[in-house]
Amino acid sequence: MVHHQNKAIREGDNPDLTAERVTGTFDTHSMAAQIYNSEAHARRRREITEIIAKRPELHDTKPFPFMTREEKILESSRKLTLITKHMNEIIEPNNSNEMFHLNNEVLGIEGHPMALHGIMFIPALTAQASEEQQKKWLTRAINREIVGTYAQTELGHGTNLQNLETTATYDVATQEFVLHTPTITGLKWWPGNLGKSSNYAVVVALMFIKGKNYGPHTFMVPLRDEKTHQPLKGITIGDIGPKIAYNVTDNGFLGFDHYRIPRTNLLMRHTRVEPDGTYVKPPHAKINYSAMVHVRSHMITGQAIMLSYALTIATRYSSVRRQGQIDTTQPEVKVLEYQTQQHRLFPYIARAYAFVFAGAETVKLYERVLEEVATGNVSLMADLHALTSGLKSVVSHYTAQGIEQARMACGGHGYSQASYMSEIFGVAVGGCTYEGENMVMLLQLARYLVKSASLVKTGQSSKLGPLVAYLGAKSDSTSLIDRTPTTGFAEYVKTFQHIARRQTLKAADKFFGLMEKGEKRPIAWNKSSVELNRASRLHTRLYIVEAFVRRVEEVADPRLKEVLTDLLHLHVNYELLDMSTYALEDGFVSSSQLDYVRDQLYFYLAKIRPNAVSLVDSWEFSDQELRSVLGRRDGHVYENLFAWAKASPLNKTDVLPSVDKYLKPLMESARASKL
Ligand SMILES: CCCCCCCCCCCCCCCCCCCCCCCC(=O)SCCNC(=O)CCNC(=O)[C@H](O)C(C)(C)COP(=O)(O)OP(=O)(O)OC[C@H]1O[C@@H](n2cnc3c(N)ncnc32)[C@H](O)[C@@H]1OP(=O)(O)O
Ligand SMILES: Cc1cc2nc3c(=O)[nH]c(=O)nc-3n(C[C@H](O)[C@H](O)[C@H](O)COP(=O)(O)OP(=O)(O)OC[C@H]3O[C@@H](n4cnc5c(N)ncnc54)[C@H](O)[C@@H]3O)c2cc1C
Repeated sequence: MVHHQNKAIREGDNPDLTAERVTGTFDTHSMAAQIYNSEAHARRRREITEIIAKRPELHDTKPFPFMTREEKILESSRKLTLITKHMNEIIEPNNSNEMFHLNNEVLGIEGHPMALHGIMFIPALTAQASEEQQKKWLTRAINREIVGTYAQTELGHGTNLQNLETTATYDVATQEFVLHTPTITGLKWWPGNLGKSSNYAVVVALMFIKGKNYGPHTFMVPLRDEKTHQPLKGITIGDIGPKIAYNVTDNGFLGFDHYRIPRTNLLMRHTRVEPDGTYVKPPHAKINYSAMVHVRSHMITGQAIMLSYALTIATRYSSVRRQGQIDTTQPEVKVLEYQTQQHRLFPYIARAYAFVFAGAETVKLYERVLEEVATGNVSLMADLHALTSGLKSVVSHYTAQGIEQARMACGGHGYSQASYMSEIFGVAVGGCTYEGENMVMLLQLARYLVKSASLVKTGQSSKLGPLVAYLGAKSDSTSLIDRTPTTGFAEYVKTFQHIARRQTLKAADKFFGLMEKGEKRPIAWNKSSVELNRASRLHTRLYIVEAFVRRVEEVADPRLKEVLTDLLHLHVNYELLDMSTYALEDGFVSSSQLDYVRDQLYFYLAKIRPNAVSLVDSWEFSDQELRSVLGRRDGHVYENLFAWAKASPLNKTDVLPSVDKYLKPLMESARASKL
């Protein structure tokens, strides 16, 4: 038996797809170890996939697009119950990476009744509950004796947390907090799994003690009777209705009518309220925002995965779809031969790799900050907040764009739900909004950049942190791309640094200049905000390039290093062309240098072409996880599209009741009127 570098090859597959896999120059298992940041985890993912493949009770009973929302929730609850029961046979206990993979395989991306329980409820209790509170609630939450969510956003306010309307007023006499929703706009609105599934929530409310507003604080709140699941007295609760996607999750609304909870339900790891109402403030004002930072840190990887779902589907399909000729004397070509198709897909393949490498660094920093904060050291919180605010915005934005490009690259069949592209897009694009609307989060990063710019302008560059140290460096007068005999990544990084530095200092100048002219700070900020957000994007894109360079430098396997270097070349050239306005406007890069960049881009599109399928196969998504007829590993697309269409509920009968009831009489009366 021949051992191929691409481990997805099987006998009986579509020969066009096999031919693509045979040309792959690197071992896809080794590449998976790069993607998932560890050989052990990549292997465990495969093992989990194999276990699931052998257990039909964990498979979808029919394609999701053929189910109603109610059916999907029922089906998802069935599978959730099974995986909970058999968890220890499938994954290592408490291994969140393995749990994440198990979820994606069995439950998929449309959510499930305990999605927010794992993503936010447990992280909020872990980071914000005192040890005593953890003994009471965390163990029960981990054992799934209770199901919880994170209820912060309201009908009227999601971004501006200081103006939430839900209040938690301390009653010294009874040592209770009274939760109250004063208006319709104060209803909690959006929290995942609040609508129907959760019986507890970590609720964010403005805390009032003796008439003083202490701002948003987090409280552990029982919502439903643990036995009957009926809403408790004083609670109004329900589902907010269908969304663009993610409909297996019951995002909900919640109102409180003077609802009382004990004082000790305020999460008190960092903040305390004593029985007499004395407030003990936390070591950092935003320490209770930790559950949001948790999701922002992890969603970089989550977004990269969803982008790669779409790219896997489109790249495989483009290798089996033949349409038109390039050389008219030759047969029809795979659509992947077209340079336009490569240009549509390959730069996003490079971005997906770049995002997952940046995501791994972010999680590492997050874990470090979590440990430090637990010991009272909050010094890195601002850096983590700035980094994750920028990354969640930039990565979710390009992920959504990339998925849409991948859908269009599949032509008409991309528009069918058989491709699963619309759901992948719908779930991923939610990431542009949840955990902080992208513009708002870019502005959070901009605050950090403006402070850094001010250090540069006042001669204090030595105080700049490592993420922004480049702001204090001096630029070359022009870019050295194509001006040195061996243009390498260093010239590109210096060019991106120049672009980000110039934009940051320019935007900061605009802001400070407006204030010098007498504008109040918030007005000056608003008038500079488009320029400030441009700086935030450029800074974040620089970070992503640097994370990619760092990873490629670490790779030892020469075959992997070569293909990752090709991808990095593609990435830096594509990025530079995409931001060429910034590079050209001060003459740092000339138009002849951009011609070189363009040539390099086309060169690397062609160089990557034989590895394209192996690059997407390396993500090692099973068919069950992808849920796409177009993206099937075996490439047998057409016969399965036909089978999929035949299984459509509309095809259960030849004549629909609507035809009997309306169309037939309509046609009959039209015919009769002609007589
Ligand atoms: C392996 C584990 C797996 C886990 C996976 C999880 C990822 C899932 C992805 C997986 C993909 C798979 C497919 C399925 C995907 C579907 C998942 C769906 C999950 C949905 C969950 C969504 C949940 C939510 O949306 S919860 C609600 C989120 N809401 C927000 O984000 C609100 C945004 N607003 C804010 O954050 C604030 O209001 C803010 C920051 C804009 C302003 O805050 P505030 O008014 O209090 O601040 P100011 O007084 O203005 O002061 C600003 C000042 O504070 C600093 N600061 C702010 N925040 C922080 C912070 N967090 N840390 C440190 N510092 C902070 C800020 O920098 C300013 O400082 P200055 O010095 O003054 O500049
Ligand atoms: C799929 C999904 C799941 C969610 N899950 C949860 C959950 O589990 N728990 C929870 O509590 N919430 C959840 N949310 C809510 C989510 O966190 C908020 O919708 C999000 O934070 C955005 O807030 P908003 O809706 O108030 O947007 P808005 O702030 O109303 O945004 C509207 C527009 O105003 C702009 N804008 C607002 N403020 C500013 C500003 N200061 N400067 C410049 N522009 C501004 C925005 O950029 C945007 O263009 C979820 C949302 C979605 C879509």
